[in-house]
Amino acid sequence: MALRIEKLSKRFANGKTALSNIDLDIRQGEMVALIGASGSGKSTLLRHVAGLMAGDAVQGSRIEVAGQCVQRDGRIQPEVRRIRSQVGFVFQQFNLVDRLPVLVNVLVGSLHRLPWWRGWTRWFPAQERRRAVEALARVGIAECAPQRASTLSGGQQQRAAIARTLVQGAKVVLADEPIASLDPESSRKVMEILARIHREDGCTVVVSLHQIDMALRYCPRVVALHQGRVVYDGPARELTPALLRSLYGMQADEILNGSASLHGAAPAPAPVAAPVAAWPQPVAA
Ligand SMILES: Nc1ncnc2c1ncn2[C@@H]1O[C@H](COP(=O)(O)OP(=O)(O)OP(=O)(O)O)[C@@H](O)[C@H]1O
Repeated sequence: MALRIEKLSKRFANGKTALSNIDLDIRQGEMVALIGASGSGKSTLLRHVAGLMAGDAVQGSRIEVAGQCVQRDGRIQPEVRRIRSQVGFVFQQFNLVDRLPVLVNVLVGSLHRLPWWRGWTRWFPAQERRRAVEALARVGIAECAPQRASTLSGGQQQRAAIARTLVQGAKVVLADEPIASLDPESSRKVMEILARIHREDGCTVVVSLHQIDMALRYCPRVVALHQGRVVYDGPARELTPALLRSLYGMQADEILNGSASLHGAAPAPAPVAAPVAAWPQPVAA
């Protein structure tokens, strides 16, 4: 199992319950969309999986990534740093070091295999540099390698962030709203690259998205969160607008309209019961 979550709950110090008793299994090689309206708990869930946040101290609660325990009973495990080095993270805000060349940003993915002084001196072995150049070529921005990260467009920066996970050799990639700040064309490219590394490298990809159409187009499986609970977990093709409305009520508009605006169209009320065939079909894995 690439990802196993059992009995995960999270109540913040301010009393806000962000996650309620989440159970979720994701097999190696799946591509899964995590959807939900703003505040439904998507980022909080991914942060827990990354071991960046400890869940509530619930007896028997547990998160495992690639068979290794990240946290148990609300306690992050000591080996989390090592586990984290095997998981690729892609964030909405790219998380590149602006002033460093794109190539060096991508090479950061190799640091977990190298002695500490390599990062300090930025003196990377030729084999790792080659790997980084290849990764940049795979995401279509090889020519940007020497440029400072700050000179890249948002879409190019996100592709560089994905190249970093390729160099890392991550078998599990967690992407938290990776296209939320991108234009439609860049969004499509980023989703296609994620789908490709899933398909070609057998990576498990979990991607949180606001845009339901992107989820349906690229992810065979959708997990929908609402107020910190899993309200749907199943095939993307069965998630109709009518079902979304029954799950989310008024908040369904946010998810449905997010998709309309993504295509540059004015947000329009979604059909109450569009036939499944009217929805974009997920690409074959
Ligand atoms: N550090 C925190 N302290 C208190 N409440 C928090 C904290 N982080 C998140 N929350 C609350 O937890 C809930 C879930 O937030 P989260 O960011 O996970 O949602 P989301 O689905 O990722 O939303 P968005 O799509 O807007 O990013 C929200 O109500 C949010 O206000």
